[in-house]
Amino acid sequence: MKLLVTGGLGYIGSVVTHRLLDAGHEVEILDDLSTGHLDVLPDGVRLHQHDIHDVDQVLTRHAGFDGVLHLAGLISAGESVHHPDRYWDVNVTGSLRLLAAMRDASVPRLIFSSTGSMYAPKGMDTLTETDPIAPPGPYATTKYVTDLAITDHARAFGIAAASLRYFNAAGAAGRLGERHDPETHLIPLALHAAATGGTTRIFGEDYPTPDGTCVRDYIHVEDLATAHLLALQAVQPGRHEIYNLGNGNGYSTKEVLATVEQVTGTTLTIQVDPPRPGDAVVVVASADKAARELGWQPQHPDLTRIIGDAWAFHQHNTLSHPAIQ
Ligand SMILES: NC(=O)c1ccc[n+]([C@@H]2O[C@H](COP(=O)([O-])OP(=O)(O)OC[C@H]3O[C@@H](n4cnc5c(N)ncnc54)[C@H](O)[C@@H]3O)[C@@H](O)[C@H]2O)c1
Ligand SMILES: O=c1ccn([C@@H]2O[C@H](COP(=O)(O)OP(=O)(O)O[C@H]3O[C@H](CO)[C@@H](O)[C@H](O)[C@H]3O)[C@@H](O)[C@H]2O)c(=O)[nH]1
Repeated sequence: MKLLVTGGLGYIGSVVTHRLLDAGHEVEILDDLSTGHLDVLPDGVRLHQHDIHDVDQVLTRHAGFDGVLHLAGLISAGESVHHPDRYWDVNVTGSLRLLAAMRDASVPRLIFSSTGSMYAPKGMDTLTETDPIAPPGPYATTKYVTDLAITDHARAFGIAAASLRYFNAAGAAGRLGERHDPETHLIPLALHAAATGGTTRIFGEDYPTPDGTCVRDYIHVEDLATAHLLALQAVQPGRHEIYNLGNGNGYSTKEVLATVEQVTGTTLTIQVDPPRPGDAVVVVASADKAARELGWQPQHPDLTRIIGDAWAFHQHNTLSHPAIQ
C-alpha cells in the first residue's frame, strides 16, 4: 500500500514507519518537525514538512494514498491542562482536517493513535474498550473527541478505520527511541537521571494504590508498531474499531524506578513532588479484543526488557548524538 504516516519523525511514528517499510509498503511522512527528528527519516522516504492542518496539500486525489496512519499530535497530559487551546487545535481540529482531506481524496483507510488514559477509574482492574469514558484532562478529551469524529466519518464516507488506544509506550527499537524535548515521560527521565546523577521526581505518593504511586501499563514500542500492521489488514470499509494496546500488567512509579535502578546498576536520587494535574491513578489495559480480532500478542511484555531497550538507546544516543543512520 501507499501510506501516509503523520508524525512519522516522532518516537512511535518512526518505529511504525520502519516496520511499514520492512513489510514492503510505500511510505511518505507528514511532520512539522515540532517535536520530531529529521535524522530518523529513512533513505528514500518523502517528507512533507507541513502542519497537520495543511494535510489536504498532501492528500490530493491524484496522490493515490491507500491509507493514513495518524500519529501527529501533542502528547503531554500535564501540559494540556495549562494549554487546552493548543491541544484542541492540533489534536481535534487537525484530525478533522485530516478526515475532510481523506473524504475529498477518497483515501480508504485510517489508523489513529488514541490513548488508554481516557477511561473512568476502575481500581486495579484492566480496562476494556466498552468501559465508561471519563478523560482526566484535556489531552485525553481531545483523543476521545477524535475517536467519536472518526466513527461518524467512517460511517458516512466508507472509511475503514481503527483507533489504537495505546497505554504507556516505552522501550526502543535499536536506534529509534524516545527523544522528547522537554521530556516529560517517567522512563526516559529516570534513565537520564541514572546516567547523569540527577534527581528523579515522583508525582504523588498518596494515591489509593498498593504503594501510593500511580500505576501504568508500559507497552513496548515494537509491539505497538506490530499492531499498526495488523490493524491495516483488518479494517473494514465504513467501520471504526477501537483497540486497547497494553500488556495487562500494571507497574507503579516506584516499581518502574526500582527496575531502572536494576537495569542501570545505579541508585537513583528520588524526590517526591505533589501529584501532577491531569494524571489518572491506575491505567492498565485489557487487550483481549486486539488479541481476538487482530491476532496481536505483545512479544516484549517484560518491564526489564522494555527498560533495557530504552537504556541501550539512551546510552547510544548520548554517546553519538544524534547519529541515527
Ligand atoms: N507516547 C505515548 O505513551 C503515547 C500513548 C498514547 C498515545 N500516544 C499518541 O501517539 C502519537 C505519537 O506519540 P509520540 O510519543 O511518538 O510523540 P512524538 O512527540 O514523539 O511524535 C509526534 C510527532 O508529531 C509531529 N507533530 C506534532 N504536532 C504536529 C502538527 N501540528 N503537524 C504536523 N506534525 C506534528 C511531531 O513533530 C512529532 O514528530 C501521538 O498522537 C500521541 O498522542 C502516545
Ligand atoms: O518525572 C515523572 C514523570 C512521570 N511520573 C509519573 O509516572 C507515570 C507515567 O507518566 P508519563 O510517563 O508522563 O506518562 P502518562 O502521563 O501516563 O502518559 C503517557 O501514556 C498515556 C497512555 O496511558 C498517553 O496517552 C500519553 O500520551 C503518554 O504521555 C504517571 O503516573 C506520572 O505521574 C512521575 O512520577 N515523575
